[in-house]
Amino acid sequence: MTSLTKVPCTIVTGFLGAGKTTLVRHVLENAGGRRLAVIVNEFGDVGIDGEILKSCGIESCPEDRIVELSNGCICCTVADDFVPALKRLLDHPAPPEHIVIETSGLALPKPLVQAFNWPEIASRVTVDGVVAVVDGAAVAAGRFADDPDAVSRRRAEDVSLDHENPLEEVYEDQLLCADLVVLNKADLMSSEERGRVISEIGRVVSGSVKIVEVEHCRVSPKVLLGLGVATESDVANRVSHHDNEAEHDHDDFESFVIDLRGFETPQILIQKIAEAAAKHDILRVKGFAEILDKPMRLLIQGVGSRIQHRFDRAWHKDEERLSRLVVIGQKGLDAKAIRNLILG
Ligand SMILES: Nc1nc2c(ncn2[C@@H]2O[C@H](COP(=O)(O)OP(=O)(O)OP(=O)(O)O)[C@@H](O)[C@H]2O)c(=O)[nH]1
Repeated sequence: MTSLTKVPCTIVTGFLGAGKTTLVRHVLENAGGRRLAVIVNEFGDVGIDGEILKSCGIESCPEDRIVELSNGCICCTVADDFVPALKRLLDHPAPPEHIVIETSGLALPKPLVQAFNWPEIASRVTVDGVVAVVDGAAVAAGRFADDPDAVSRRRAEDVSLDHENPLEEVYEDQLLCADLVVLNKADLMSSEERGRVISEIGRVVSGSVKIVEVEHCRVSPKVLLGLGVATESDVANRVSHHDNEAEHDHDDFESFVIDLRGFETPQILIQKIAEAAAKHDILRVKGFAEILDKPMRLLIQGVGSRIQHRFDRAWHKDEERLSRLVVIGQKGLDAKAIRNLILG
């Protein structure tokens, strides 16, 4: 049971581009007057998600209650970054009634849940629940398992969970820690794919974990918040691929930043990014770009080979028109070739 004196915290996990920021934004927009705060963490040095959340100017969550932690994955910087950030929010004169924590797409939720047992914060906060967002289209396309049947056959024979596919291990660790699964991007799946993906997820999570299927993470905060699980007291039961590692260092993945020049049209830039995504194994691209003669900044979002863009807000008068992209992939990504392709 959640103690009445503890501030409930919802941990939002999910692989790169699954829809975590979309979900947090939806929660903020539908908070129903509840005083919320957000801690948002990203892999890579540039905070795009915090910018996206701040740019929506939601009254229930002013900018000073959106805290960005972009100094590495939250699961590895718990002591240095996460705990102090949490304490600052709790010490605010009007402390939040509920805190939503968006972890990076490569973060493992378990170390974060464990941190809630630290004496420094244990009496003040509790994990209301871990919500795992799943990119249904990516699972259906087999991004996390080349052959899901072979993996489940192997698991039936060997409970150690090891399959040495870093993408799959991170994805599964996130599911294995979940109290609720949001199966997102329903619009990009056929009904046959939906059935297949739901049964694949069902093979990983325990039977008591509900799977909610949605588009654009449109799921009511009434469903997401108030689960009251106190996950930190159940952490021993959340199996992880990384249980036997002293430190998890994300060595399998890397990211780099491309500083862009202004482009004449969005299409010129998007085409180059699409070309780079088709030629290289890019997992995620995101950033903002200046389009010459346009007062608005262009938001670019790429997940695998699917690239989306929109003008999200006007550049502020006194703002430097920073135009750059963050590119994330598995180790070995050819940064030079990708940079040349996009800037060429
Ligand atoms: N077609 C479709 N696109 C979606 C849906 N949900 C989110 N997206 C898009 O997917 C992209 C990634 O969404 P985000 O919410 O930024 O994903 P994220 O999990 O926060 O990404 P990272 O923080 O980089 O791991 C964006 O371009 C979204 O607009 C959906 O249900 N359908």
